[in-house]
Amino acid sequence: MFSRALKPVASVAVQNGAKFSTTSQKNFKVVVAGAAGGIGQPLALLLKQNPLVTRLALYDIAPVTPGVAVDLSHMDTPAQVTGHKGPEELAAAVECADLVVIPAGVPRKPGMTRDDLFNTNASIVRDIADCVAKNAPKAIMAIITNPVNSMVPIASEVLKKAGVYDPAKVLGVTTLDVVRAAAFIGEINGVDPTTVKIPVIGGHSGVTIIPVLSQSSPAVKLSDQGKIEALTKRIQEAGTEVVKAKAGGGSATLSMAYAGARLACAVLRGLKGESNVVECAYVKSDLTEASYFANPVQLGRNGVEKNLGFGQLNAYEKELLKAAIPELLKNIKTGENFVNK
Ligand SMILES: NC(=O)c1ccc[n+]([C@@H]2O[C@H](COP(=O)([O-])OP(=O)(O)OC[C@H]3O[C@@H](n4cnc5c(N)ncnc54)[C@H](O)[C@@H]3O)[C@@H](O)[C@H]2O)c1
Ligand SMILES: O=C(O)C[C@H](O)C(=O)O
Repeated sequence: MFSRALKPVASVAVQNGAKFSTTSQKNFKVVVAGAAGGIGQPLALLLKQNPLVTRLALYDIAPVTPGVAVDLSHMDTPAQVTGHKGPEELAAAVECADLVVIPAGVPRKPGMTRDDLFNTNASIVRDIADCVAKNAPKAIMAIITNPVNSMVPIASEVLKKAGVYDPAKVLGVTTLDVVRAAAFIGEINGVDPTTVKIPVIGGHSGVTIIPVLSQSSPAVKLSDQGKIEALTKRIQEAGTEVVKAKAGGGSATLSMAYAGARLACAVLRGLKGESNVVECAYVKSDLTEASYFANPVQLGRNGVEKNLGFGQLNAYEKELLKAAIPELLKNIKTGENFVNK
């Protein structure tokens, strides 16, 4: 995945006193907030291997955080790793950041919805966003913490209050829905899933997850509408499938780290000036009644450069969209009210 980002332009990074040649055109600082967790640790591991990342700041409230940083710093890749534990070290972690990826917060247990996480996670995301607003107002924020549909409005309202809001720079991470859809279609079609292109639009919970199967390339090899609907349901409920399988041990972490690293890499490739970098993300939007909506966006030097919309939907997908909008409106309002009331 990262090899596509390689450009033979040398720069130099220093780690533990040693000089390393890197192949990236620009040096980027990436912060993982929630770096000691189930997603945070493997995400940091993947980011440490990305040649576009020259500084990797790991922030968490967990005591193990500095140790995770020391552990990763022994990898022979150029990124300099720093560990930051507790709120008093958050400002130093985010200072000069280009990208802050946020998986901080609690995950689901069986029987819970993502909305059940709101009460705990809302203040975590608010406080991190507030610190980013004050210490790295130009950084892009990629929010993994659930419920994503409400967390992106929370971060956006915090940035607005601080007078530094740029809608191009706040993304909800829905990449895992795309990754799952491609994995399942690859299995059905008997093809390499990395060759499957499939937009997943709407948001990131239950009915708001809308896989646009009619736009899959290659076309999904399912002729029967019942099977299309079953596949749609499986993609919508894939997070719950993992939560049930982990039986109280949390939700998706490894596949999420993979998906988060893919999104982070796309953001950095955009910042670097690469053209035609496209991923789905949950962003400020005027495509529907919902003021935030996920669909393919083009990433560039300033974050979201262009919203690519979601093209033609078939009759079934239009029904899915109709069902998603009231839920999205409710989730967005909950997030906005949390900051403003
Ligand atoms: N967007 C997605 O597709 C997606 C996929 C999977 C999980 N998630 C969400 O990601 C979040 C994290 O999941 P996980 O499995 O990594 O959970 P986890 O409990 O394993 O890790 C969460 C980490 O956040 C840290 N944390 C808690 N409060 C913090 C704070 N105030 N500041 C900084 N760090 C703090 C914890 O110490 C912990 O290390 C959950 O909300 C989960 O629902 C989203
Ligand atoms: O399902 C969850 O709670 C975690 C995440 O949103 C997922 O889709 O795996």
